[in-house]
Amino acid sequence: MKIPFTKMHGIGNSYIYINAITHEFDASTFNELAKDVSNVHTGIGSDGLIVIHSSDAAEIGMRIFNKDGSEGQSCGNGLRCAAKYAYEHQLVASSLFQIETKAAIVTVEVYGDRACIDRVTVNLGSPSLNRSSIPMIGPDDNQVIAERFDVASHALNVTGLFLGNPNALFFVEAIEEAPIHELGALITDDPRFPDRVNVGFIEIISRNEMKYSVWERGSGVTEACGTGASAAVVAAVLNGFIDKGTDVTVHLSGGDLDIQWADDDHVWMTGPAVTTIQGVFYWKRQALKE
Ligand SMILES: N[C@@H](CCC[C@H](N)C(=O)O)C(=O)O
Repeated sequence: MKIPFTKMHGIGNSYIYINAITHEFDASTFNELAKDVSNVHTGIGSDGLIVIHSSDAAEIGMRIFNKDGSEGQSCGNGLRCAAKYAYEHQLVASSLFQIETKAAIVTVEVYGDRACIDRVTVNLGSPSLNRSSIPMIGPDDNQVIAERFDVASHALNVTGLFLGNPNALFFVEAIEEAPIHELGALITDDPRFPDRVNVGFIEIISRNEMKYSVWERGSGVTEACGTGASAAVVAAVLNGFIDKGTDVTVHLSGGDLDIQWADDDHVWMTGPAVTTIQGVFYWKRQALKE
């Protein structure tokens, strides 16, 4: 079966995008398709699969599947790329429009002319801060801010929150020393997080600049995670390192994002969106309905 695809990335966080508006897909194949396209040896190579689909609630909808086939609720870097794709392919009329995700309906704005969008802003909405909304198991339903978190032989402090996806955030002195490879897989699958969790490490540089590294739920280490970086800014405010309403530059392995947790409680993220490949994936299974 030949599946038309576009490969795009937001600061190195790459996904294979398929258009379920112009093609009718069998949705039961998406988990397996995500694993197969992501494989760098036998597929295309990516952090997962993003399906752009029609929506009754917004101009378009988007679903995100990780490298291991699991489905996430949102994707910050993917939203910027889906917005670019939708505008350039004339799936939407205006440069300001809404995208439905499993987590929320978010507003996006693309910048540039229709042939070449290079930057996109996403309003991710308000973070959910109570323990049950992460979700995380624990003694109460309070906010989880710098709470003692023992894992392996490490005594860490975790700040937890939901912003499009569940996030567990840890502050470190130097990002190069973050125990991401040692602890990423352990924390993402820790039973205290019943839906699993994205694991982020943050180094504060100043009151408007930070570094952030991530172990993504379902994909492992990636170059960047847009919802995770946005959650990291919220965590930095909750811990008193940054003031709410400040424009923050977040440095990730793949590049920079501009993020603000605004006074109206919405989190705004701006960054690039890039198309790298368009092609046809030859898949062993039937995915398109004929
Ligand atoms: N890379 C994404 C997040 C993708 C989903 C995540 N791994 C999850 O399952 O929660 C981003 O840019 O936000």
